[in-house]
Amino acid sequence: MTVGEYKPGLEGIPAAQSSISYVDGQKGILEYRGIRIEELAQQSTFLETAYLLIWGILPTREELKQFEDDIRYHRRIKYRIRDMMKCFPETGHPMDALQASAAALGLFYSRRALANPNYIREAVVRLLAKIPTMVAAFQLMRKGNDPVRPRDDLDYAANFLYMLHEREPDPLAAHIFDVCLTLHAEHTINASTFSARVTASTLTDPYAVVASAVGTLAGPLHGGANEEVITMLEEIGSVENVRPWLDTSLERKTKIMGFGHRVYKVKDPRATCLQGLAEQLFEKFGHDKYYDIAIELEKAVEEKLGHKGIYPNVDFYSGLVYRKMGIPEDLFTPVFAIARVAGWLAHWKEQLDENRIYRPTQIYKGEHGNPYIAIEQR
Ligand SMILES: CC(=O)SCCNC(=O)CCNC(=O)[C@H](O)C(C)(C)COP(=O)(O)OP(=O)(O)OC[C@H]1O[C@@H](n2cnc3c(N)ncnc32)[C@H](O)[C@@H]1OP(=O)(O)O
Ligand SMILES: O=C([O-])CC(=O)C(=O)O
Repeated sequence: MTVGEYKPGLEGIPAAQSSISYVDGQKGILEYRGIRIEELAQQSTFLETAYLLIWGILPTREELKQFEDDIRYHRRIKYRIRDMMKCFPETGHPMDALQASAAALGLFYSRRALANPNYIREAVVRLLAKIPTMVAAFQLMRKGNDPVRPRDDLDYAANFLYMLHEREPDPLAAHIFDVCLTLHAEHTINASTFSARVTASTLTDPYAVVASAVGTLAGPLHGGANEEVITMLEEIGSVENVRPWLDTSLERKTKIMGFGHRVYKVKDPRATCLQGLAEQLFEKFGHDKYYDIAIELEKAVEEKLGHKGIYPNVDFYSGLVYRKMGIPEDLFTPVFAIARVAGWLAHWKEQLDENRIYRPTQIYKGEHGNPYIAIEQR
């Protein structure tokens, strides 16, 4: 076997063949199953988009209704999962709580039925249904409250906001939240999706697949950046401080959170959509001074780093949207995960369709033939 050239971060190395989504990083184009993201954001819903991603076609009215009904039916979590989550430290990060809870679902469902199409459908429905309930339940339990039961009369997005805030959400906020989920649902072979595919390739269960992907999404270079962006805007503090702050950060070679992307060399199309959604929310619910700082930062980063292709990514404006909806900062990444479960499951299914275990090679840089030194001689 010949060993190819080593590329740190596997840059430019194809790691899968996929028909789920497509990115043109020079033109700023993102498509799910060939449909532009802007069109889906305007015309679809998150669950319809999830169906499209996972099964590869837009559902008929009846198929969509059945899918939505099945998910509504499975929203509740088992009391044993809830009790397990109650034991998590309230100071723990909600992404860690989500990773542990997603993995725990695997304790309850058989992992030996991958060849059965019903098993796949049931796992898809269960994960899409239960992940939001688990995120909301942890949020309430860490405040010392009991989780609220999902409400069958509310749709997917509205029900999540209801479970989180214990009150029915404003219809505009619920609609915008649903659009955010669509925008975050899938993005080719990013780090967490790669992680999902590697895990899937061992033929383990889908709960383990989602748990590994959640763990990967959590890092600040990936989904975790959306939380870091708000911390950064708070640290900058004022529009006047943007340029001095940026100069200092660049001198220190600190990465500016919410900027830069392995694939996009222009502004991420999702960032443009999210910025528009933030403006709609500000119009109805009042302005956020951090938005002015964000706008100024985008301008300043473009001036300094635009030549390197560093522009806002999906994580830059999403936090401002979620903040306006009253979502706590450390839930921004779990909310990203709620959406991305759709993409992970689409890749899980695609991986199973033509599976070969992931097992790349390495270039060994260590020594050979070393003697073992007895402990008393070291
Ligand atoms: C959902 C998502 O995962 S979107 C990404 C979320 N992550 C972030 O927002 C964190 C900040 N961004 C980054 O760290 C990076 O841009 C990543 C991780 C997204 C992409 O990383 P890579 O493709 O490996 O790019 P890499 O880190 O090699 O950067 C290439 C060049 O751009 C610079 N650069 C990249 N991103 C940034 C940034 N955010 N701020 C300042 N400089 C940056 C690097 O310093 C490097 O410069 P150099 O060539 O002069 O050394
Ligand atoms: O594609 C990537 O590397 C990261 C990203 O934007 C995403 O996962 O949405």
